[in-house]
Amino acid sequence: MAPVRRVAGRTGQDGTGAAEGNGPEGRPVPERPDPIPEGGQVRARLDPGAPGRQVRARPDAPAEGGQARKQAGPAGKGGSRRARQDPAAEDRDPPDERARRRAGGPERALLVGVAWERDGRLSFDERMDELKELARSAGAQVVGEIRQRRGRPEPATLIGPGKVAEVADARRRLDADVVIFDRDLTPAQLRNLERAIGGKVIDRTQLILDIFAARARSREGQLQVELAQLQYLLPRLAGMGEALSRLGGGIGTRGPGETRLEVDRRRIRRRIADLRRMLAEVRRHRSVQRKGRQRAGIPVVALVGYTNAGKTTLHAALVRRFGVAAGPVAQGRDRLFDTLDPTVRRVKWPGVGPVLVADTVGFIHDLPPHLIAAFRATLEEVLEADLLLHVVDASQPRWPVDVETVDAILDDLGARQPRLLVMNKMDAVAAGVEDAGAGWGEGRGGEEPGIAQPATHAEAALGGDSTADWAAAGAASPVPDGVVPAASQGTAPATGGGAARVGRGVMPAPRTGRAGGVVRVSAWTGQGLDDLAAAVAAFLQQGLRRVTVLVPYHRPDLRTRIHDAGTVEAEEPGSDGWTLTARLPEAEVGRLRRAGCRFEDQAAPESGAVF
Ligand SMILES: Nc1nc2c(ncn2[C@@H]2O[C@H](COP(=O)(O)OP(=O)(O)OP(=O)(O)O)[C@@H](O)[C@H]2O)c(=O)[nH]1
Ligand SMILES: [Mg+2]
Repeated sequence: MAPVRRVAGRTGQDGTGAAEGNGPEGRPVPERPDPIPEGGQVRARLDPGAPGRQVRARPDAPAEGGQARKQAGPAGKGGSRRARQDPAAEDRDPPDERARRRAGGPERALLVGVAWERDGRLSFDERMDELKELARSAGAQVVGEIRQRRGRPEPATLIGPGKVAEVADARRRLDADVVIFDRDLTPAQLRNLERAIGGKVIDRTQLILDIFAARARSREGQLQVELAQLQYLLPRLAGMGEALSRLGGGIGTRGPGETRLEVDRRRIRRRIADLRRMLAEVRRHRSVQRKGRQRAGIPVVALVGYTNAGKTTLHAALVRRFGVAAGPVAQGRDRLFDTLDPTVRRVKWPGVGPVLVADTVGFIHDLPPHLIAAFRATLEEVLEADLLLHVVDASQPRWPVDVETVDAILDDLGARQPRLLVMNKMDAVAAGVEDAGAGWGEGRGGEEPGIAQPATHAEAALGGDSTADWAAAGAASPVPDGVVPAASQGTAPATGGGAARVGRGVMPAPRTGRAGGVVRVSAWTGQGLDDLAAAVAAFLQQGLRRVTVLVPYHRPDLRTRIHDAGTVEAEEPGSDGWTLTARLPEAEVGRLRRAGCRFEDQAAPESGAVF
């Protein structure tokens, strides 16, 4: 068995247990508590006998559904409700924990990671780092971490019995409120572990559901999260036994001979059906909106990508630069799943005209299938876009794995559009990795996957001038500058020469090349945005008609309309009216013709330059 990292008695720099010294009462002293973006408790839990399973109450929910929801999902903001709702919890919890919870302090989380012999493409460190980020994003303070490498899972407890005892001991020593497992737990494992560890245990899916519940702002987002929570809960009801009694809803709710579990299941199924109906309504509404957009011929560009890649920051940068209407733009934040509800903004794209740019929810590896299913309505924005900008955090050495993860999810969703890979955060990419993405899609280069060396923010900071001229220093930069063209979808790109050399290692390229090209940008500094604009324009112009049209002087409205609907390349006043040369959506050309405009030298649609 591989060496196992010991849980130390003190919170280290990175927020995990890392050092020996305990505080005055034998409790660990955090040197630097993890920043808590929104203080609060990790709300997810499935043990119905214990508190904290309620999702945020919504006034519009029907009584029964509300009850099921309260029992079924993560709790609302702040954990004080927990103590109020379950007096038994007060007895179980040590006094200092209760005091902290009442004070609204962050929940203290102990992380448990398990690596199997044959595992996914992320390293153990990467998995655990991501779990730590998830916990932090849920508002918890990570106080320790325990790892185990095993050949296979222990059926009853996932980890071995000795390890369970170690976790139980660490939980007590570190005074952790919650133990978070990196793997999904079966209901039986959850129950056994809670019993053995003596405290709240949740798994990764619950943690992600919890973050989603906290972030959902729109009604649609809330419905989707609740649906995902109930779908997660339903198969876990069996085995929870009498503890679930509160789901039954009390006297008068049970049919003759019906067990409590059956009642619970029935209620949850009914609520799931209700939620599906409501979401179908949302979907219908969206599709009406979409049809309107399609009729108007406005192209849609959707930003997709791994969580925290910088989609929202790039969205804001694009809206700032090309936006037509003033208004608040969401800013990105350094936490996972910051964006839940999609945001669509209209911009005037140079060389194209009006374009709708959509910011979307981020993806993550091992994304719970329920979440994908529940978020289908939201993701339809993605599925119907004309072009996907696949944003990736190029400052992370593991970016190729993230690209593959996102590509696989998009494929599963049935997204068929061309994808332009946008290597973001190039300002934070260290010297020697400026060509990140240059060899993207060429097939695996290194013998060992994932050996690209870290190009961390710290390295970048130390690197001095390392990032200043990355755009200029980039590898093959055909037109437009900084865009690496690739072959058509589903094939390897045309750029030559093996895997990209990155830093001290070989940057492994993702398995397949599904991008329409690669652009390197920094959403922060704005570098590369012009290249991105040109690459997107080159693609979208393929759907535009280049026309020369005569607009009579007595129809200034049509002239304004051409300016609004497309890009005007030239305009000349003549004896009868204005002659405009413009690129316009096909639908707009038809409309103008019907309105009485005269067209000259109608060119065939142009083929794109870089795609
Ligand atoms: N150094 C650097 N940081 C960036 C850049 N773009 C975004 N970030 C930071 O990366 C973090 C995540 O940015 P977001 O825009 O919220 O990322 P996102 O992809 O929208 O994340 P989710 O909504 O959680 O999926 C924030 O702290 C940003 O400030 C960039 O170009 N350079
Ligand atoms: Mg975002």
